[in-house]
Amino acid sequence: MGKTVTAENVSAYFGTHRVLNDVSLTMQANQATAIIGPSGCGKSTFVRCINRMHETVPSGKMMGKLFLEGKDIYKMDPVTVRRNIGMVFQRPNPFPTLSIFDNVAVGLRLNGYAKRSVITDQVEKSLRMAALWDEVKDRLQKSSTGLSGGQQQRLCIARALALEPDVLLMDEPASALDPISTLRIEELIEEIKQTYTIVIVTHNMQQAARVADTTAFFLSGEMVEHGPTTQIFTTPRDQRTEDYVTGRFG
Ligand SMILES: Nc1ncnc2c1ncn2[C@@H]1O[C@H](COP(=O)(O)OP(=O)(O)OP(=O)(O)O)[C@@H](O)[C@H]1O
Repeated sequence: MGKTVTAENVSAYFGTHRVLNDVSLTMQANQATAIIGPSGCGKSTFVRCINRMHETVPSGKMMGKLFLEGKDIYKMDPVTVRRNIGMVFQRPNPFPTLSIFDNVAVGLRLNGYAKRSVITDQVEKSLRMAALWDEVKDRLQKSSTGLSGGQQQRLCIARALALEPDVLLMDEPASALDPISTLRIEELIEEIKQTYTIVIVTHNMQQAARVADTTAFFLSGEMVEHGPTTQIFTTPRDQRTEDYVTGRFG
């Protein structure tokens, strides 16, 4: 089951440049939370703080607290954090030298799964969950590079789901995809949020409106407003949110 992620007064820096300023936000278990806002407002940095990727950048620094179901993420082992908090990126990034099967199995093997039948079952389960199984079941040993962009992105989602994380972070997961593949990813989000907590960064406001239970609007490193998605898009409390969602800037 998904777990709740809570950010308390999170600030993030690249060197001395502060790109997130005192962000507090609760991302509820088994819901999809969308993060919207203009380019450069800190959306990606925020999700990268959640799974401790921000600290892998040499100048990256984070202040404040992040909790996974009440447990301090920054007191956990980073490898455990990234296992429990999976991530899907803007551009599909399957391992090009690996087969479709091995792309999903690799994380399982690295995490100590050795029994072949267990790995095979988990690969199938993950590919089914990512709505890719029927398209690839007859070519599991073929290279992932033969898949379309949308299929590659669903493969990356299957790879992330194979380890059964609590949370799935999605950083503009459909921005490189055609409308049909985008729709499939959105349907998939709807499906998997029963089991996972989803945090999705998106530039596409229709997409946020379609998939997210709640939406948070970021501006210049600050979290301006967070609420039920319909409220954010129809009756925002803050003028800056209204200007953004009605296309007056951004
Ligand atoms: N590796 C880096 N080194 C230095 N500054 C960075 C780095 N990555 C991002 N930044 C800066 O941090 C700020 C926030 O960037 P971030 O990528 O989090 O924004 P974003 O809202 O996700 O933008 P976009 O919508 O364009 O992806 C920007 O000013 C950006 O220039």
